[in-house]
Amino acid sequence: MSYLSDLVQREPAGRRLRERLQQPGILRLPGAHNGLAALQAREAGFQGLYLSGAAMSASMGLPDLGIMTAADVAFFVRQVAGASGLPVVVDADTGFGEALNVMATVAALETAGAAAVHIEDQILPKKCGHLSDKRLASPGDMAAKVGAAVRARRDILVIARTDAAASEGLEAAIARARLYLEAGADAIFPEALTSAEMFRAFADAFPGVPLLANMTEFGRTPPFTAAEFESFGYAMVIWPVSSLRVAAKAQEELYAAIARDGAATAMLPRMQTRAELYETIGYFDYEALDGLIARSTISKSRQ
Ligand SMILES: C[C@](O)(C(=O)O)[C@H](CC(=O)O)C(=O)O
Ligand SMILES: [Mg+2]
Repeated sequence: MSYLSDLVQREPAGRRLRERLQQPGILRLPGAHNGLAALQAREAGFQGLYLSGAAMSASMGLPDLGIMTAADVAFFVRQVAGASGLPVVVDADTGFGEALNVMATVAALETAGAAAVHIEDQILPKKCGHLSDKRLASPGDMAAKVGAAVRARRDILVIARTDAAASEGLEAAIARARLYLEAGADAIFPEALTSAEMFRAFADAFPGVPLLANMTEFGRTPPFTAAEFESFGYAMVIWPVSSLRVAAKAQEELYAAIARDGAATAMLPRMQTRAELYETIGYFDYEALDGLIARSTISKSRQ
């Protein structure tokens, strides 16, 4: 399956994600911070992907404070969803504004190919959910944004993220999530829960509601496996920034090597070869497709 054939997806991404969520088993969504990473994740067998605000902004050389725009995010969605053809859950931060901005964001990201977006109840400048001193929108203001998101969507799922557990406690986070579900959210993302007990207690409050767990590294959530999150009652799990972190570390080592040696030779064993890269991006499939189109156009023009 190449990028070009994936562009002609029969069924909208949101519908494909809904169908997958009906099936048993937790949906594992590794972060893919660009089209190439998306192709590699698909090759490894994943059925869906996550597009992280932290990884997109870091790729742009920016901190994750809500500085990027919906148009920036749409650029990433087009490559990740377009290249992989997989349903992509997309981090839309705070929706980049209030009700009307949220509507425009949801419409733009759905058009770009997203299967789901999540919107969080922080105010700007927003922070990584695993940091301290996050400032929250009022539950009513956030519910209004969720309602706006739902009005603007065609098939895309609207996931409401609550960052309230850290500052207001688990019960308040549960109360907020109930309100967001009443406003039309399809799924809930309880952010920065810190123990198995918390994950279970949150899930017990929402039987039948798809819940998303965030397994970010170096955060407040201790390391759990996908199977553990499934046993806690979660339908989706993300590893949001892992691909970016690994790539960033490798890049750091590459630049140090070139600066030190005046050559990249020491890093050759760590590199994907030209052949491997072309295989990943389907280089020769594109060339073959181009040749096929040229031949069929010529033969038609001779008829
Ligand atoms: C999930 C998240 O929103 C993201 O942008 O990937 C971040 C991840 C992180 O910073 O580790 C988050 O706020 O948890
Ligand atoms: Mg984020």
